[in-house]
Formats: sequence, structure tokens, C-alpha cells
Amino acid sequence: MITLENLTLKYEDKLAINQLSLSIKTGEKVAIIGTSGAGKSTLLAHLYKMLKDNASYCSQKQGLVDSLSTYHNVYMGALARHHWVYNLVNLISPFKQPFNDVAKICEILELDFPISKKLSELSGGQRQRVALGRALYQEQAVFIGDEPFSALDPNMAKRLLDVVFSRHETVIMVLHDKSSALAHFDRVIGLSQGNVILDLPKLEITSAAIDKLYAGSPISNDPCHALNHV
Ligand SMILES: Nc1ncnc2c1ncn2[C@@H]1O[C@H](COP(=O)(O)OP(=O)(O)OP(=O)(O)O)[C@@H](O)[C@H]1O
Repeated sequence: MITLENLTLKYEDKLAINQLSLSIKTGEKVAIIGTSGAGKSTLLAHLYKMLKDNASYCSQKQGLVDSLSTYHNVYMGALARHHWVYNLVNLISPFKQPFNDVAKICEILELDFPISKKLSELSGGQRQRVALGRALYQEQAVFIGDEPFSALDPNMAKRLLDVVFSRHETVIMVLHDKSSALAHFDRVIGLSQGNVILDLPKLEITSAAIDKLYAGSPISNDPCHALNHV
């Protein structure tokens, strides 16, 4: 169980998260939605900081290294699992086992080019999948993803969502794809100006509620649709 109680986060004077309380059960697949600036990335970054050793994080910023190969960028997900000497030798001359493991992940992510290829030579969608591969290679129970499929076509996004779901017990993902949030997640949480204004399980969430959230309208007067419906 992941629990936040009265969480407030600020950037200097700018309030990003406002007294937010939230529980996420182990095994839940949670979509986080909301307009730009609602506080989604701030919330995910905080969750990752809290869970660090138990979470794989695929952030919007990616943090990929252009001068290194696809292999090395994905391998970065495993740096903490190995001694620095092992990592250093592997940087110069990749070991067979991690090389094969990374190649397998890249194949699953439909990266159909040699993993020796430099990051600087990849397209936006390919780079996004390398960042996703690095998160998958962290092999943690919780996956935290900040719009990890935003540069991909809808069909590929669905295939890769299945990959994420199959490899991680708990998934917390920011996405703007309404149909994906409705169809594939156990629960949808909507943020606005740092507040949770929608929190509904799959059976109760509607397309209209999501549209209202993006339009900035009140969601509902029904208490079942109020804050923190878990
Ligand atoms: N480094 C920063 N310094 C100052 N303010 C920031 C910083 N990062 C974010 N903010 C502000 O905090 C608020 C929440 O930002 P955040 O990035 O969490 O929103 P978001 O919902 O993820 O937006 P988007 O969908 O555009 O990525 C916004 O008002 C934003 O301008």
C-alpha cells in the first residue's frame, strides 16, 4: 500500500500539490489525468522519491545520454544492482548476459535496430521506448510512468502498456489518452491545481467525467464521486 497524507509540495512560492491524501493498493493499475500544470509530474516525482528502491520510473525528462548506445542507455536501469567496477568494465566492453537481456527488452519494445546504435541517431518515439526500456530493466514491483507513450501511435502504445502491466505488479501512470485510461486501468485519478478532484474505480469512471475534468467543470455533486473514493 502506498499512502500519502496531506501532502503539500511547492516550487518556491508556487503551490504544485495541495494537501493531497491518497492510498494506492498493491496490484492496482492507476491512471492519473489532468490538464497541463495540474501537478501530475510533481506527484509522480514525489512518489518515486518515496519508493525509490522499489519503483521503476519513466519520467518525461528521460535523462538519456546521446553519446552512448541504446544498450548502455537501457543498461543504466541496472546500475544500482552492480558494483561500480562491473559497470565500468561493462561500459567499455559489454558483458554477454546483460547485453542479451537488454537486446530482449529492446525486441519486446519493437526497437528493430542494433542496440549498439547511438541515442543521437534515434527518432523521438524510439528514444521514448529506450527510456521505457531503462525503466523496465530496473525490474521493480512498482512502475511509475509520466506519459511514457506520448510519442507512440495508439496501437503500439496499447501493446507496450500490456508489456508494462505484465512486468509490474502496481502501475501508476500519467496519460492524456482518455480511451486508454477508461479501458485498461483499475482506477482513474484526476488532478486540478494540485488537488484530487476525481478518484473513481474502473466500473464508475465515465468518458463524460474525464471530459469535465479537462473542461475545468465540477465533476459531480454525488458524494460517491467526491475526493478520495478508494
Ligand atoms: N521546476 C519548477 N519550478 C517552478 N515551478 C514549477 C516547476 N516545475 C513545475 N512547476 C509548476 O508546478 C505546477 C505543477 O507542475 P507539474 O509539472 O507537476 O504539472 P503537470 O500536471 O505534470 O503538467 P504537464 O501535463 O504540463 O506535464 C505548475 O504550475 C508548474 O508551472
